[in-house]
Formats: sequence, C-alpha cells, structure tokens
Amino acid sequence: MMRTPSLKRKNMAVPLRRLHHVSLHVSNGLKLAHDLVSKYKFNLFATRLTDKSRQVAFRKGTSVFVVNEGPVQGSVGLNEWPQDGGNGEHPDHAPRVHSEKHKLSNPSCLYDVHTHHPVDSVSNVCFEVEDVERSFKVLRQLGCNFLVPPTTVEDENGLVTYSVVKSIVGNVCHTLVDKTKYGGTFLPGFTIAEKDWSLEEEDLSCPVTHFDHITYASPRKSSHQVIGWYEKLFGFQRFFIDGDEDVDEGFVVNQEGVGLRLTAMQYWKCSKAGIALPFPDVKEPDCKFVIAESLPHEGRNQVDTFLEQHRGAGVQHVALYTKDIVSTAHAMAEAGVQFFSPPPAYYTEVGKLQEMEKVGLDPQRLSEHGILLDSDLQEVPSSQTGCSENRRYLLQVFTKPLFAEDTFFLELIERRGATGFGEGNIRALWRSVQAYMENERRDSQGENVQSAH
Ligand SMILES: O=C(O)C(=O)Cc1ccc(O)cc1
Ligand SMILES: [Fe+2]
Repeated sequence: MMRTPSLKRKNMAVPLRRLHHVSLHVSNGLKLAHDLVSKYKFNLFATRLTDKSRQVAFRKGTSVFVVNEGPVQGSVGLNEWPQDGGNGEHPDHAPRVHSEKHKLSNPSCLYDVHTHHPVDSVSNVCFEVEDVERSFKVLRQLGCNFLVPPTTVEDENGLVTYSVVKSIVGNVCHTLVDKTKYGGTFLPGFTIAEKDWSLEEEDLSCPVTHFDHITYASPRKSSHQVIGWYEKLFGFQRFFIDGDEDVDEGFVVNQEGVGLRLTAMQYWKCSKAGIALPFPDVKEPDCKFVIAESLPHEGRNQVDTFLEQHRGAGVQHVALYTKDIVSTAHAMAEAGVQFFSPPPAYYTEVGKLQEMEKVGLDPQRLSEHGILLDSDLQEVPSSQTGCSENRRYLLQVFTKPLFAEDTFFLELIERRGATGFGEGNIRALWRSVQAYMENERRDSQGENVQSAH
C-alpha cells in the first residue's frame, strides 16, 4: 500500500468530533425499546422501520442509543413498534442513498452493518467527524478495515456522509458520520417522533446528561494492542486512572479476590493545561474508553464470563453520567430497574461511614439502591484549597444485565471532582457481581438437578 512520506504518522490520525450514538443489535428490539423508555427513562425520538429491519433511536441528554433489530423475514410484529408518521420531518418517501462503490438503494441497516452476532450485543459506537471521504483515505492508508465505504444519504434537510470501520475489539465497529451539511434532528432516513425531546426541560428526577465512559471486556494481554490501534487511527490518548499507574501494566486491582486490569483512553484531552481543544464548539465532555482484562489465577470472573457469553470481546457496559445519582437510581428502581448491591456491611463499615459523613451523604439513601462511594480525601496544603481536605469523590451504581445473556449492563455515575474510577468501588462492584454469578450458577445447577429427577 502507498504511503505519503511527508505525512507524519502522528498527525495522520483522524480526530473525532464527538460521540454521536451507541448502537445495539438485539433479537427482541421491542422489549429493549420498552425497557429503555419505561425503566431507564430514555425518550424515543426517531425511527426507521423498513420491511427488513427496525432501527429506533432513544435519547437522554446528549446520550443516544439506537436499537437495531433485523434483518427480519416478512413484517411480523411490525405493528407493535412505535409507528412512523411523526412530525413530518421525513415524509413517506425513502431517503436517497448514494454510494460510489456499492449500489445501496435501501440498505436494511442504515449507518451500521448487521454483524450477525450470535447474541445480543452493543456493537457500534458512532462518532461524528468533519470529513468522511478524507477520513476514509487516511484510515485506509493506515491499514484500517472498512465494512461500508463512504456513503451519502440525503433528505429534505440536507445530506450526511458515513462509513463504517471495523475495530480490533471483537465485534465492535465505528460508524463515522459527517453531519456538517445536515440540518435535521437526527439522520436522514429516520422519522422524527412528534415530540421534540431535546426541547424538553431537564428531567430533574433523572438528570442523565451524557455517556461518561464505555467499558470493553477484552482478552488477557490485549489492552496494549487495543490502545495502540485507537492512538494510531483516531489519535486517542492514554487516560491514567490512577496517579501511580504504570504505563504498561495499567491500573491493576488484584487484592481481596479481585483480578482486574484496567487501561483507559480518551479521544481528546480536557484543556486543563491550557491545551486547545480540537473542536471548541463541542461543549459536552468527551466519553472515555476503558479496557478491562481479567488477571490469571483468580478463578471465574465477570470479564471472562462476558467473553464466554458474548463469544468474544466487546462492550461490557456503558456508564451514564447523572447530576444526581440518588434520585436517578430511585426513579429507575421505582420503574423496575434492578441494581447490584454490595454486601450490607459496606454501609456500616466505620471507614465507609466516615467517608460518607465527610462528603455529606446519607448512608441510608445510598444503601437503598446499592450506590457505591469512592472518595479521595487527600490531605493537601490548605494554601492550595483553603481547607485541610480536598473532597473529590464519585458515586457509582451498576444495573443487572439488560439482555438475556450476561452481555451488557448500564452504570450510573455522578462525579464530584473525581475523574477516574474508584478502586474501592471496583472492588465492591466486583464482589457483588461475583456473588450474583455464584447465585445464578447455584440456581441453574439446582434447576438441572430438579429437571434430572
Ligand atoms: O469501575 C468502572 O466503572 C469500570 O468501568 C471498571 C470496571 C470494568 C469492568 C468490570 O468488570 C468492573 C469494573
Ligand atoms: Fe464503568
């Protein structure tokens, strides 16, 4: 393959403007659609229903999920879906789709590919870029594998060009989309629901604003290669979870039965040190990516279980940032969401109680939904902060799996100054998930014993 010698590798990466949406491929899209709306408080705002597939978009703040179901045989069950016929942004004619290399008149899955993955999976993280044609050329020179070449879709609101890249993480793909010539609400081809949720006032009981991070489960010793791929192609930079973290080792949690290696990265750094942001008009924070590997000799664990049930690496969980985790978890729990809870002793341990007290949180409120606290109460000179303690903390809670297989869950996270991932929380989460897995295994063994009689 020809390379342009004058272009330095480092400068050739394609900068990502922002995360546009995360797409899920499932066998029962209707159930997931109902859950996202009624339990997780997302708003359905755009649909694309064809006789081959269904694509439905849900929004909360700037976080958008697209649920894809299909390809389907015939149109059985189509009537059960929220129907098109919204506000007329896209009337009854099909969008025009142009691709120079492929003749795509009405692809079954627009802006994505059907991956034919054997289990439900979150398989596409779509990013906005400035120029898809140019990105395509640059990425191809860097050896990137494309599943869809640059393709233009247009409707009366303008045009969008996209292409789909295959990542090196299991079935994960990235759609790159250029929306600079599009004035519509979402993407051409989608019908916008009658109610424009983006104009709604903030939902105070459930103030989820954006995707905080996306965590991949990846095989042992693969993180280095994954990071290298994202650095080379998209200019990702390492995000150090902990001040003492070793560049090669990552953040290792290997005490008290936990065997986890975490390595994190981001697609643009915040301008703490005065570094100019690549896209100053993008106001939301970036979404970090975390790669989780299990460590050997620690027995069965949640990363290996994911790899087994998911049949390979992929997105293990997506974290939703909320401004108020207590009320968000409460609203979701009332609607039927189940969360992982740490052992009850977590909320009565002297150290944890003190921590909660110091940051002014009520242990009772946190314990109701299994919310975990990790605070960083470093003593720093009072000349720097004006007080003797630097109260940075974060709160997290993890939902039970959303799919039939244990291949995806959501996390709620509220950050108060803390930017990483609390080590104490990771331990507590690990243990509660381990306990859940043990229970499930016991239950299924119990069933087997019963059915054998
Ligand atoms: O703590 C977090 O939110 C993480 O994302 C880290 C993490 C990753 C994988 C696990 O199975 C458990 C914890
Ligand atoms: Fe997480």
